[in-house]
Amino acid sequence: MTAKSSHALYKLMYSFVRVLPWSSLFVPRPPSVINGQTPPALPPHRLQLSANTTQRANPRRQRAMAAAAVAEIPLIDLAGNEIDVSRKLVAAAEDHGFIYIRNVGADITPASVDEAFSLSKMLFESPVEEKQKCSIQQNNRGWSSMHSETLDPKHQRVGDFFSRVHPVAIDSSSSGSVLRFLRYPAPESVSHDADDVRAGAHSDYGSITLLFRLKGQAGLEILKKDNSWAPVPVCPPGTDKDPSPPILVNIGDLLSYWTNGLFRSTVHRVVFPTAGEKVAVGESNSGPRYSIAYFCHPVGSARLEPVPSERVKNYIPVDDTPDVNPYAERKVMTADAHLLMRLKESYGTLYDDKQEESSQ
Ligand SMILES: O=C(O)CCC(=O)C(=O)O
Ligand SMILES: [Fe+2]
Repeated sequence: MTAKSSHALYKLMYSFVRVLPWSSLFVPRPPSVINGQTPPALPPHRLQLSANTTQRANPRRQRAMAAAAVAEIPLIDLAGNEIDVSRKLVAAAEDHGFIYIRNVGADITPASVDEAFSLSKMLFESPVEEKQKCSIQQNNRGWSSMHSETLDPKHQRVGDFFSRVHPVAIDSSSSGSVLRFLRYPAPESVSHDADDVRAGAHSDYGSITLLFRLKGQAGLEILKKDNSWAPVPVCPPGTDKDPSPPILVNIGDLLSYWTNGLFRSTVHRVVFPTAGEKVAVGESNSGPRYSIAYFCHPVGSARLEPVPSERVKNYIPVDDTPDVNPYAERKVMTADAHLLMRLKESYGTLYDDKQEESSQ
């Protein structure tokens, strides 16, 4: 990540902080900074995947609903008045858990995004023996082939239909932050069932995720509050003339913990094309699909408990979102413990040794 693009990332985080003053949770800082007060017990984390998970995540049941209108995710321009922008960001995090950040090329240039996609294609196209030399390790860095990750292990028949690279050269030594290059092979080139999805229904494990996609490439869907799936266009209205598609930011599990569920860690997935299924205008589901995600994590020892904020304290969920986080026990966890728990769910045996090591 260049200095300019990391500046843009911090600017985005700072905008959140204007409304909920807990900047220390976003950036890797020692836990003492965030634990100045006696921590309240961790109230149940309200993750959207938990309600009637079978109905929500089972692709067979969801196909009929997938032709719904596109997701109405707010588009925010960070260049606006700071207080105003912050309010909009918080409202979007609360209502949708997903936010489009307009990218007019000032901080993260179109050339740098293009360069990252070219690098990604070059990596995936290199001989398999080369990629195997840097296979994924327990530090969550390296390359992994298709089907090696299973984002929704309870419902998927086989692992996800993407391969991925987590480059090592990213500023993440003190946290779980990771840059991910993804490649989904062309649907016509892989044998799959009508029920299969390219990436299983899941919420993200970190604090926020920045997603970069390519114009015209459909596939991403989010689970809306009404329990139906909606496609997420790469270029929503109002961005057609921008030099780059907007950056899609989504709230991860940790921000949901820290806000006691005020911010939604929204479930999403990537689908195969289905006959008669609608995609956004100008988008197609055929051919290989590439995306780049930056998963932002705090320092590993950060505690996952609600931040001292009146707004968070006073928050009462209005919908029927259930109280159970399927991934967490009812105790205060650290960011590292949470990440390991989620990685173990997705990768099966890769983390078995770590479990044994830590129990000795
Ligand atoms: O490829 C995409 O559009 C989404 C990827 C994703 O959700 C993830 O890697 O967590
Ligand atoms: Fe994701």
